Amino acid sequence: MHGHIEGKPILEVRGLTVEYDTGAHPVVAVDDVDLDVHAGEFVGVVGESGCGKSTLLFAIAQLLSPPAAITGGSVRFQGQDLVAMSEKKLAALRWRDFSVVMQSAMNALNPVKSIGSQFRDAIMAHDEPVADDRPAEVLRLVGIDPIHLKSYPHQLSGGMRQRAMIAMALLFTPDLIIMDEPTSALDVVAQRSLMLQIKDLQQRLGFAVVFVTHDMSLISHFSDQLLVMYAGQVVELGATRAVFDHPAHPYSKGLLDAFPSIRGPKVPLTGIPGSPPNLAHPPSGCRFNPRCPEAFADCTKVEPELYRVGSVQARCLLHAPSNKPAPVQEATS
Ligand SMILES: Nc1ncnc2c1ncn2[C@@H]1O[C@H](COP(=O)(O)OP(=O)(O)OP(=O)(O)O)[C@@H](O)[C@H]1O
Repeated sequence: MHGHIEGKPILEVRGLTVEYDTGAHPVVAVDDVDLDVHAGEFVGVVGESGCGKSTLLFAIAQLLSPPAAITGGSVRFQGQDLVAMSEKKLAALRWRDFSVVMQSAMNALNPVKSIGSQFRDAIMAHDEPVADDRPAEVLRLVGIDPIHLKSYPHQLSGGMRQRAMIAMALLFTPDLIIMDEPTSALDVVAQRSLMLQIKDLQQRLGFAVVFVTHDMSLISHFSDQLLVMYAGQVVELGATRAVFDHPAHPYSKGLLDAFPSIRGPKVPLTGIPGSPPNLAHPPSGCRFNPRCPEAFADCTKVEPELYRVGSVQARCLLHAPSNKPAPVQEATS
């Protein structure tokens, strides 16, 4: 479906681990995450509240602040490890090569500066030459009249502020945009329209996106690859279509059952009983075992790895090679 998922990834996350130092027990909010993102690819990151989605994005963008810290792994972006990079070098890459759009533009935009002057600040912070009309051009790209370069954030609606943040993220036409629920503060209609616009821009300009959302139906239409997180770990990773058609992990099944299908027949929503574990004391064995409808004895003892299941990977003992049913013996009569 997407011919561009080829060649070397532009982003290679390996063994990425983030801890919140809480004094007593460190909270491992991101645990040994691996992820490849190719040029032009749209990756959705889903999972219940508190599973570590935002922490993962902040860790990729090197925007964590204490008590959170990366305690292991690497984030190679266009061949360079961002984890080992100096803040000065990172500042040169941010906005120009990758940019970040967070949940609320109101928190990211400066309330006492006009949109235009914030765009100019971002441009001046880099050596890269930018055409004088670029701020107007990126505003037009996101459907805002350039007259609003003179506006202050409070003079724009919530949807326009999010669009203005996306425009700012596009100033240098980066190769990657990291987005943490950029539509979540908006009403449903504005969410859909902003999402369509993000997808359209991504296809026209060719940047890759790592996108966190709670909205499974939104992501089903827009992402190429889906990363399902549970309790800080990747529990399923694969092509979005494959995960939606045949979820391999019982948690992914539960997440999908908890959301109404847009196109499919109406079925009762079952959801996932129970709540996610405390990350300071995750359950032994599989972290999902206390809530899993398919758990068996080993699940409380054995920590599952990510196993290949067809075209996807799933962290579930049901798919461990040792648990695969033995081939049916030929009956000897
Ligand atoms: N300052 C902190 N100190 C200790 N633990 C923290 C801190 N901030 C976050 N955490 C823990 O890290 C885990 C991951 O949080 P994170 O915000 O990344 O999850 P999330 O999946 O993005 O949640 P949401 O969908 O609600 O935004 C949570 O379980 C949370 O308890």
